[in-house]
Amino acid sequence: MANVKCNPDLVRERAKCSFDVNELIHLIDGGENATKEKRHFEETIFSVKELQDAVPEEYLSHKDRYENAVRKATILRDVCREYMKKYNYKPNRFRVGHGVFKDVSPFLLHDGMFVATIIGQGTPEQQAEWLPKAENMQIIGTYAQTELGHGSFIRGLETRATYDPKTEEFILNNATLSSFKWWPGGLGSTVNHCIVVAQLFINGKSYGIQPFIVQIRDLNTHKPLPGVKVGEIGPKMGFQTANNGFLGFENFRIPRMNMLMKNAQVLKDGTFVKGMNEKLTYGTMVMVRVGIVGDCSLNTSLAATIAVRYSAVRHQSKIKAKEPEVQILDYVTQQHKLFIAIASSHVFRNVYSWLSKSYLNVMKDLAQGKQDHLPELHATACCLKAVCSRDAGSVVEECRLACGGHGYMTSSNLPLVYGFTIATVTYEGEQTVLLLQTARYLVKAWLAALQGKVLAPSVSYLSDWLKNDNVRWQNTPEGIVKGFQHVAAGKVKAAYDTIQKYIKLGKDYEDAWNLASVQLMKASEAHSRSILCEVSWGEVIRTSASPNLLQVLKQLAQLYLVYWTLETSGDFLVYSNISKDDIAILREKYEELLAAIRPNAVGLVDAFDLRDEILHSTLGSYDGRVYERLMEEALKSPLNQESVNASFHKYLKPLMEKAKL
Ligand SMILES: CCCCCCCC/C=C\CCCCCCCCCCCCCCCC(=O)SCCNC(=O)CCNC(=O)[C@H](O)C(C)(C)COP(=O)(O)OP(=O)(O)OC[C@H]1O[C@@H](n2cnc3c(N)ncnc32)[C@H](O)[C@@H]1OP(=O)(O)O
Ligand SMILES: Cc1cc2nc3c(=O)[nH]c(=O)nc-3n(C[C@H](O)[C@H](O)[C@H](O)COP(=O)(O)OP(=O)(O)OC[C@H]3O[C@@H](n4cnc5c(N)ncnc54)[C@H](O)[C@@H]3O)c2cc1C
Repeated sequence: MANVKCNPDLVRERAKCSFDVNELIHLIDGGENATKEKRHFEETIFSVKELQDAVPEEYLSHKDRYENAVRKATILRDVCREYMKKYNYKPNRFRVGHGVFKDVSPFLLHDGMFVATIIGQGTPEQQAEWLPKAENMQIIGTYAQTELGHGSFIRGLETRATYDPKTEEFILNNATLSSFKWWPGGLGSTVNHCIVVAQLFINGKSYGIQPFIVQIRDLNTHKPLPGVKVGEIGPKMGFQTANNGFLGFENFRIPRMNMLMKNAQVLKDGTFVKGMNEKLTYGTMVMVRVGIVGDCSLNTSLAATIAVRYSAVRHQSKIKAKEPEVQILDYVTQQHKLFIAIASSHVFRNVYSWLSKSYLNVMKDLAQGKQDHLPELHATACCLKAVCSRDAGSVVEECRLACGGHGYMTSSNLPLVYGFTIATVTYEGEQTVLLLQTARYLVKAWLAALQGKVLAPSVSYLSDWLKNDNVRWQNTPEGIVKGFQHVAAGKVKAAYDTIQKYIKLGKDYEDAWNLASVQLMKASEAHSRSILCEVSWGEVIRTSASPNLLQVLKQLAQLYLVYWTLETSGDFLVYSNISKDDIAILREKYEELLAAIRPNAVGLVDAFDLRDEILHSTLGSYDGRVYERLMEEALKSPLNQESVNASFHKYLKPLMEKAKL
């Protein structure tokens, strides 16, 4: 990238960077070698001509766009397969996926959930049967859980799997319209298999929801098998190429061994054997929620790179009347909009890495029959997924708005990035629903703290606060982290007290819960913010890096802490010992941090190391040729391929002529 002829503003910005951009790239990637491998892989992918679109996707019809995405998905799969064989390297397909598809792959659910569920929910025999086929793409699958009538409340799913001991088969049925599966990615026209989550019935008795692996299309003709009704759900706000679909069964039979039985089992005679914990059936969702936190980091870095580079190139208005128009990046309001995006991406990455470790530890424990840490993992993954996805959506939109009119252009790629980022707020557990799951855990933890019990590490601050809620405020990063914990503890206590108040007024627990649920949701958000702050600050101070880089990383981490303290200063005034003077000091600190980060802004986004092919943006490319690219892309419009469009003779001219009469 270094030899590209760049916009002079970007050249100047890069020259004033105070740290070594390569050092940060290596740190993010996990080492110099990892960067080399990543770059070699990406170079290979993006030099495949067939993966490059001649016509921008946006001009294609819905059908052509889908077919083009499938074409590219198959080529990408082949190239990756060869690459893995040749270099014995497992590449990150999600990152290049943004470059290849712009939007999302029709195989997203195959990779993200179908294969993962076979691993997480299948017995060793079932894995031996299905996994090699799924990994080689001999079969292509998705995860079909959500129905027209139910997405959040999965105990309410209506698809039935009734066991027939005579034939040792399950009979799948969707008797009502609301029971039809609705949303699964790839289901529309791509997959031939799916994991179907259905209510198990044996001898007329319900045994709750279980996962089944089901072939729905013929492997040769791709026609739906008899008894299967399947199709695509149509255009959406984003995710256009994900090929989301619907599915219903009518007396469709599958062998007994197609129920994934790592947890619960159905024996030949119809005996139901319970698993260690029925919630383990929800395991794939926990894994994906963890992954979404990582995805939020990537999505945020895409938007930040585009908006910061554009803001360095764009000049508009003046700060001083007699001086030239300034780079819009020099407006402190612009820095306020953009630097939190850079900081958030680092925070999400650090927290993802921490959460992944917890996830892997709990998986190891579960393999040995220990489930003590499962509730804590579930609660933590729920609230972090909810808050990170919401933050990422807001940050991406703020970056788009920060690019003014050009941010509204599809060619900026910001509308598309927003489309797939904001979807993470809803899928894999709607945000409020997940926050309330965490609130259940917090309320239990609060009760345990009141009883003097030892709490799990992520909530131990509740006991500390009970012992001493009067800690003096300190304007240091550690002091701020403590402050976030005080806010969270104060909100948990207030929500708990509100439930108790309603119970005393004669409400039953469930109604009292619903009445207090706004407070519960806010308590859960505050808990999440305290984890984001504590973990990210902890990770940064443990980072080993050169003094220059460390200084910049600390500035970003502090910016995140101070930004969110100021954003939620009302909560701090209510629940901590912060004073108005402390807030004034923090405001000053915030302005200092924006000024300190300003010279490094372009270097920081360069360090996300996102190739132009991944960014897909007229505004965000490495060379900063913004206006040239906007014009080049505009000229690709089919309307610019002819000097007069047929509609003139057909409609406009007759209209004008009629007006003359
Ligand atoms: C990732 C691993 C780390 C390793 C590192 C890997 C490296 C990866 C590299 C790069 C990653 C970068 C990016 C990756 C991005 C991943 C992308 C993957 C692509 C995915 C695309 C996805 C598209 C979308 C797919 C979908 O949307 S699928 C459908 C999702 N649906 C939902 O989420 C439904 C939400 N609803 C629910 O989960 C449940 O209904 C409910 C809300 C939890 C309620 O359930 P239920 O009614 O049964 O429970 P309650 O009666 O309310 O009781 C609750 C009690 O149960 C406990 N509980 C609930 N759930 C769980 C659980 N999952 N685990 C444990 N315990 C659970 C709860 O705590 C309650 O306990 P109690 O004691 O209080 O009673
Ligand atoms: C782009 C995209 C891709 C998807 N891909 C898949 C897929 O591949 N496979 C799959 O199975 N599903 C998929 N889904 C479905 C997704 O998982 C669900 O849409 C999601 O879980 C939310 O459920 P819902 O649609 O039923 O929302 P609802 O639950 O109907 O939410 C509507 C409102 O009700 C509120 N609400 C609901 N329950 C409660 C409660 N208990 N307390 C308080 N408020 C509540 C919510 O907060 C929300 O405000 C996808 C969805 C999207 C958008």
